[in-house]
Amino acid sequence: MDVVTPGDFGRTTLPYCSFVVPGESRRRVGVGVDTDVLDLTTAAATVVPEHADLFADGSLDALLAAGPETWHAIRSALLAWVDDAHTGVVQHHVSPADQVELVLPFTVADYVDFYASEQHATNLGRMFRPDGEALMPNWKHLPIGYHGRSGTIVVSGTPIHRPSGQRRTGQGEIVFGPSVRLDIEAEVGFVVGGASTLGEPVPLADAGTHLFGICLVNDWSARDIQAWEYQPLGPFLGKSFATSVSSWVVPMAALDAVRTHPPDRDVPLLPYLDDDGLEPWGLDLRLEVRLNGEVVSRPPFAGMYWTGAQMLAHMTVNGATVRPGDLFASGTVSGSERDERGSFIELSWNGAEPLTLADGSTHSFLENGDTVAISATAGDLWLGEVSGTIVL
Ligand SMILES: O=C(O)/C=C/C(=O)CC(=O)CC(=O)O
Ligand SMILES: [Ca+2]
Ligand SMILES: [Mg+2]
Repeated sequence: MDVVTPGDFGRTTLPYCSFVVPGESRRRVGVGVDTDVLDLTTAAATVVPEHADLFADGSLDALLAAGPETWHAIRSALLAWVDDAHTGVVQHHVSPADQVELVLPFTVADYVDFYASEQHATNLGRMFRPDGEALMPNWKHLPIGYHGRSGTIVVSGTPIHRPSGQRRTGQGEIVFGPSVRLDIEAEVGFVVGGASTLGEPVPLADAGTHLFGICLVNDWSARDIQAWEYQPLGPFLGKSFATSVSSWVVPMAALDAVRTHPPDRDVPLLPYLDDDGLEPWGLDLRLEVRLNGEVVSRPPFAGMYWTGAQMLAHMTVNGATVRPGDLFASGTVSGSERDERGSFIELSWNGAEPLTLADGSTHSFLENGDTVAISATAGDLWLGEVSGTIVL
């Protein structure tokens, strides 16, 4: 088992963030180096002078728009700088990451959430639709998704207000009030860069020109609101109240060593989704879910049935565009073991089998004051964390 120090990115991952120095209002683009952050908004004139303007506004927006050649040029320059750093002239642009305020790193354009874990889809199908087949007949033919609400995506650390809404009680009464079945969904988000052209699908083979990087996502879900409202159009107010993302975006290029083949597909795929023989887009990542500091689950990402490249190909196959800042999430990551499930509705089996923590307390859905943190590692790489605390 690899030993990873939380918060330590090492020197080759080079994730991006946006941050504010305490007492200032100006945003800056940061790069994570070990446990430090390099202020790229000021250091770019020295490290990547020909691209310095991309970091002027303190967000990743211009970088995302710039496209893959620029991403690679900047990453190469950063890797070279890190190699002979700590004596260099940019050393005074580095500060400990825990001494700055991390803010939402890019302007989220469109937000889509998929449903790519077979274990999660099977578990949810059993609980939401006990009288039918667990997996819908379309599930293995296309990556199922829904359009979410980009305006309520919040950065890690933002308090999460318990949503109110309609729900149907066990007695069949329709009532209104704060959700009593508030849950998480541990997911990986794909951050899109570069624009595609209206009417031109992005084929699987071109995924690398648009997949800039990944972040971690918690798709907070009010299961009681969701269960009552979702048929026939899908998730709506039960999920739109807030979605948390990690402060750091890990470039795809940092994950080359953990690219892996997705599981064998049980049914033949249409050509636009058939990735047989193409470079693999599965990612061997391990998520970790902590409730109030205690690990409750370690969902494995490598087992996801659909890859980010397939989600992108599917999202654009009708000619719809993607644009810089689009975010699409994998869907809840769940493995086959109980302690690999990525939501509390699964971990507690709809409340029937509450979790017992080390202090003897039992938990099914979230209480006010609960803090959930989802982190991820890839081998010996730390990939960041997304956390949030429930408030009334
Ligand atoms: O099966 C359903 O009706 C609903 C499932 C979800 O809530 C899951 C969802 O948001 C997609 C995912 O995260 O996998
Ligand atoms: Ca979700
Ligand atoms: Mg959400």
